[in-house]
Amino acid sequence: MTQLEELLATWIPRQRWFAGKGAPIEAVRVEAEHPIVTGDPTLRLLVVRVTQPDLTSRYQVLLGVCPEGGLPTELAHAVIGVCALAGLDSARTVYDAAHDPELTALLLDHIAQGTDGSLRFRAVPGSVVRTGLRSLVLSGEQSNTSVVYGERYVLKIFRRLWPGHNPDLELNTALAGSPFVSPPHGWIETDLGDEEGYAIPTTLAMLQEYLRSATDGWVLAATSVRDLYDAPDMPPGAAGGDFAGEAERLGSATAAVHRHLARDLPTDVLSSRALREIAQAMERRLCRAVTEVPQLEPYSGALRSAFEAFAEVDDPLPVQRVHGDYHLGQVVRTDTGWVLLDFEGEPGAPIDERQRLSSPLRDVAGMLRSFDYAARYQLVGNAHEEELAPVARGWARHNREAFCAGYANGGGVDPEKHQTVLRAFEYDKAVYEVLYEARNRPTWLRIPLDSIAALAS
Ligand SMILES: Nc1ncnc2c1ncn2[C@@H]1O[C@H](COP(=O)(O)OP(=O)(O)O)[C@@H](O)[C@H]1O
Ligand SMILES: O=P(O)(O)O[C@H]1O[C@H](CO)[C@@H](O[C@H]2O[C@H](CO)[C@@H](O)[C@H](O)[C@H]2O)[C@H](O)[C@H]1O
Repeated sequence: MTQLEELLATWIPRQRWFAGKGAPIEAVRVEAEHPIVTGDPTLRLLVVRVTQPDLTSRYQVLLGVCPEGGLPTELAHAVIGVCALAGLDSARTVYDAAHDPELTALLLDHIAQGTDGSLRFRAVPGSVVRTGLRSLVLSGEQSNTSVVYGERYVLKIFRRLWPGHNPDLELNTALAGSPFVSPPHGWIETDLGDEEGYAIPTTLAMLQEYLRSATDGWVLAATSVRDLYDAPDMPPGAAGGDFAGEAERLGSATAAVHRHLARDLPTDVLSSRALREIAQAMERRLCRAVTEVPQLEPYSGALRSAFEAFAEVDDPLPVQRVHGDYHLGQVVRTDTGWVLLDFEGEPGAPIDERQRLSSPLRDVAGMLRSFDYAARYQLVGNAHEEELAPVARGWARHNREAFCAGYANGGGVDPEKHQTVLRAFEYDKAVYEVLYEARNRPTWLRIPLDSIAALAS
């Protein structure tokens, strides 16, 4: 490995967006290096291949390079290290350029101009992208890195790269004009080799309108839960900060987006054979999760029965493009209503898998899991856990009903009438969450484990 690759091998595993946590790194290779700006500092876009025992993945790193000691102190937190670089006679400080407003401003310039080369910068036709805006990296638990420009745009830099057009750009473009999404304004792409070596146009980043008046759905729901915990004897609907009205409107917004996607993009109806295959995939995911998180084992029988029941469902299952990783952190409440964000799907899955048609009930299940999370997470480490646990269940049930009613009234199927399908999707998502928490937030592992225990009892 070069000196830079050695540095990346220590820096990448410490990043929130690194998907291979828990396994050692065997090798790091800079697979492609695209110069964006030359001079001091220099901006390069790297595609970095990380090899681990059971996983090879590619990541995007925006690399700032400046003379050793030449980095302003406000960028100290973004430093990757000091190393020799080919073609340069002295050692350089390299850093995560997403944090450098001077360099990220140039990305916006390129998108506005529509630059061509090994990287392609594009503005959405008809969109006039404003430049000269100061940028700031959003802090938060994210799978990617989002840079906000002057509270006007947000540039989402996709960290884990899979060859193909990212569904976030694809679906936001299909939904453009809907009041329930934030309009896309541009993107950056390159060609990335697939397994057979074919060059596939691949989205590297997406520029979208920044919704400055927005409040995160997770924050709103968590506040409502906190209010109820302060008045544990009250029914959820009577306590201050009741979330049910919002949950119902969110259900309707979700149904409207699903209808829009079903109208403008391909749909299908699944055969019973396809249902069996989906159930088998759920079982495989369960097996993998049990191997990594043995605490899941006592519930594997109940989970398996739910997947088997799904495989036996007689009714045809309509499928279409869906959100794919739907939860309260993916929706924001603006002055005018709910807006859905992050149509990327599960960032750990290849693009063709994420583009596969699925039941919209999978998204419904994702959001219902999120209500359960919102209700439970403040129990972790809470001295009054025993007393508050039934309150949490009450909150989740109350808002679940409201969301499902909103979904049905908004033109979606009535989720309550498709219990077998819904339950299997909820279990499958909970199994995914068990792995996600074990790898990323071990102190939260008990949230999905406790809800699996409750669902399975
Ligand atoms: N267009 C936007 N307007 C306002 N806030 C946004 C916007 N896009 C993202 N955010 C904020 O950033 C967070 C993370 O964005 P998201 O697209 O979910 O990224 P990731 O895929 O990295 O999780 C969201 O939960 C939201 O709070
Ligand atoms: O980064 P993404 O938003 O694409 O999604 C990943 O991270 C989420 C956590 O931030 C994770 O969601 C899980 O935790 C949420 C609370 O933080 C909860 O509302 C969700 O229901 C729960 O699944 C998501 O699963 C993961 O893909």
